[in-house]
Amino acid sequence: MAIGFRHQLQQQLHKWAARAARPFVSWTEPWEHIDPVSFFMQGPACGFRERFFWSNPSGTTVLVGLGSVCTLETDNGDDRFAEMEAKRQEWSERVVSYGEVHQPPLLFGGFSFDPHRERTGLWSRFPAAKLIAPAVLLTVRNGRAQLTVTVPVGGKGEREMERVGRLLDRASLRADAPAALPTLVSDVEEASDRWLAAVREAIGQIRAGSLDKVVLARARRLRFTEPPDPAAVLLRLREQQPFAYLFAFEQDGRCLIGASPEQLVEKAGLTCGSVCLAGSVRRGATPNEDERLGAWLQADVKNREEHQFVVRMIHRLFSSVCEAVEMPARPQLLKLPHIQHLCTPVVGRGCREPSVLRLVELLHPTPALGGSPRERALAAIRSLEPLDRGWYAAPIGWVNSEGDGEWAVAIRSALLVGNDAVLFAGCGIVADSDPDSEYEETAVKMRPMRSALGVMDND
Ligand SMILES: C=C(O[C@H]1C=CC=C(C(=O)O)[C@@H]1O)C(=O)O
Repeated sequence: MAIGFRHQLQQQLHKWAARAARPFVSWTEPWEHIDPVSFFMQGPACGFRERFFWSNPSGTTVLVGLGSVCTLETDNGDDRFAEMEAKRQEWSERVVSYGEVHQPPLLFGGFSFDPHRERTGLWSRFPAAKLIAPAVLLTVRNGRAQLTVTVPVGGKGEREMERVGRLLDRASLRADAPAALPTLVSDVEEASDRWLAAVREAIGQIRAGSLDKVVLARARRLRFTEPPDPAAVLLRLREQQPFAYLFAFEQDGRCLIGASPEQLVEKAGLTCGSVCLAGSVRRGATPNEDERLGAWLQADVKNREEHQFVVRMIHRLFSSVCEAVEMPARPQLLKLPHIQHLCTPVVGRGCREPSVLRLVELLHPTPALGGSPRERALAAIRSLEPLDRGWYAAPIGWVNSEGDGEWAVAIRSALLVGNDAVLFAGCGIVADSDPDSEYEETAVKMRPMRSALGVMDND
């Protein structure tokens, strides 16, 4: 199959080189089923420096992108969404698609949480916005796999094909197992006292009336004997965190990886959706305790208030761009392995926005990640939070040439850099928050990543 595919693609390349109508050609064929994580693993050995992994909570859409034939990026903090949308449209006009299966060209990537916050070395290579057109894309929808190869027309395309050829040969072998997870050497948090002081300060500001809610995050650095292999981490996340978006975005050995329960937005034609997630409590040790904690969460005034800020904002925004908006009257419970959340799914019909990137712009950051009112919460985060969030808590996902796509928020995540994994977690602070309980809540939110990295906590 790989040989036939390669041959057809090469012929197509020559045809297009002769016509030179568009600078990129993309070819999609049905593909034999391969474990997406195994496919992801082949990237570095074939010389691809960029890797992207995406799986939606139901596992009905899995995307694995390797390499980059075109990278769109900006550090223009003020207009980054509009600029990326313009670049996306331009890109769509530059590529022509062929093959047995219709696959609109797709870009994957992310945005930083706050482009106006100074970037530290930790997040170098993660600009205010970045979208990548992968050289090879494995798509598995409802269990059916297809492969898309995109190459530049002309001599560069021939060279790119060499790399793609190596991948196609290797991908059919599927022999490798991911490296075992390395041993933990140290587990350090530099600013936990400062974080608690920031929470106290935020509560004071909220009680004084200068804002209603702010989400404050903290980070913890785990050091290992060797670099953790993102594929090994993905395999564990897939096993341990069903019902989450699994994501990994890697470039030049730095990988943002996680299992996020929170959809920011999706758009398919005229329908769009988002999930409001805010308000949390741990899982119970027994079914009875778990049910009691869930019932408490649904009735708790502080958590309901924290949740309603998100619901009101998303409902208002969807109402401004859709013909009709649907959502349940009361928040539901989303039960994850370590934590349960108040959850309200929102659906918009007759969406007037042509691109999901515009919806990302309108929604980011929701009060589940920033606070309320938005600008004051962002100012409070800038002045109080002792860390550079980078892409943590920010939009991560994909968009295609038709403007459709799906985006999650990059929470329950870690940045893998060399032998280190930097873990992030935040929580919504409102007037009645208690700093120690909020600290404990962020510890619970870090557990999925700790466990995926093989770090066993006793509690
Ligand atoms: C900011 C995070 O979680 C958000 C999402 C769900 C519930 C949240 C909460 O209850 O505070 C947070 O708003 C995080 O996990 O880092």
